Amino acid sequence: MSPKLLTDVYYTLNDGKKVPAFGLGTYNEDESQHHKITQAVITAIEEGVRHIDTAWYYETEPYIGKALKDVFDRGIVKREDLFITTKVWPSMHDKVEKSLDRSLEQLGVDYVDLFLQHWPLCFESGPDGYPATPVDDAGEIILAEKADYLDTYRQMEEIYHKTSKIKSLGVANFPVRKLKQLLKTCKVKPVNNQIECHPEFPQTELGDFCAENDIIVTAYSPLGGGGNGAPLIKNKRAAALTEKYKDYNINEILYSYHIQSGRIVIPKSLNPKRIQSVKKLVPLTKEDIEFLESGPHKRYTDNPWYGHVGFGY
Ligand SMILES: NC(=O)C1=CN([C@@H]2O[C@H](COP(=O)(O)OP(=O)(O)OC[C@H]3O[C@@H](n4cnc5c(N)ncnc54)[C@H](O)[C@@H]3O)[C@@H](O)[C@H]2O)C=CC1
Ligand SMILES: O=C1O[C@H](CO)[C@@H](O)[C@@H]1O
Repeated sequence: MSPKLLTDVYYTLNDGKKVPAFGLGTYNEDESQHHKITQAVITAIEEGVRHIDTAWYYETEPYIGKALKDVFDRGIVKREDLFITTKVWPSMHDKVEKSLDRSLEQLGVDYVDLFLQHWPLCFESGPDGYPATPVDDAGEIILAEKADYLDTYRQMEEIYHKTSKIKSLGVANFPVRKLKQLLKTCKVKPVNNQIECHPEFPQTELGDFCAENDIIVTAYSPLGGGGNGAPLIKNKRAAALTEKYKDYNINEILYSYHIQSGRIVIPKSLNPKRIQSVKKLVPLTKEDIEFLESGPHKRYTDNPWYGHVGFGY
């Protein structure tokens, strides 16, 4: 019997829509590499990946749009076969539809499957949302002091109700306290919270809160982040499991860890050979998952606005 694939697994969101558990991330801080995203997305879709994660902030949407045009023109997939996520950045907190419209235009699609509020924050910025990360002379992020992050979600709800541009709504980087505030005020419950998550930062408390509220977690930076040198690739426990599961590679172990725990996972790769080599869902046991999580825990990602998020609540 052939092994189950990472791309075989789908979940049902709290609004009844289906989401593929395995997606391709497309954030790359090195702009000179952005052109490689087109081939990465084409290869991923040819290999069966049906979920693509992007954001207004990433500036990668035009390259994804080129890939989508290619796979649609060649009849590899239809729009409805794909699950496309994009996000609204805090510098666009008061221009949500403008943000979404740019994403749709650059992606070359009429709707996104999932629209996320990227952070529970609002940045003070110019009319087009630039600078995207406004900082003062001391390097401190400039917040839009009078703005309320809950208003961003309200605008998302309005677009969701009045147009056909969004299938599902969600958030990213929301700690428990911010989620509780949102759940008190929202009319459309978020289906998803996208957060840093991997065996060295399992975020169990936040994950449990999301599960209690029927919000699926998406694990971002599942290798600890490309900009950080993908530290999870050197994780000793994951390496030990490649000895136990000899037919599987370490990427498959680290991505299956999420899918076997009920999370979506969206690793990034620009390397077509690697995309082709990461296929199989590892039949990890509960004990394997506990073993993976048993080491010291730390958050790998960092940004100038992290002090304002309220992580830890
Ligand atoms: N909502 C949010 O705030 C955030 C969302 N994301 C999303 O999550 C996606 C994935 O996270 P990332 O931070 O991009 O990184 P990641 O943790 O997926 O690591 C990707 C990097 O790992 C390297 N890699 C993969 N396999 C390797 C191997 N076997 N040996 C050595 N290196 C290997 C690749 O070169 C790549 O640059 C992003 O692209 C983005 O779509 C990421 C960060 C924040
Ligand atoms: O999605 C995102 O990616 C970058 C890098 O981690 C981060 O700033 C943003 O939330």
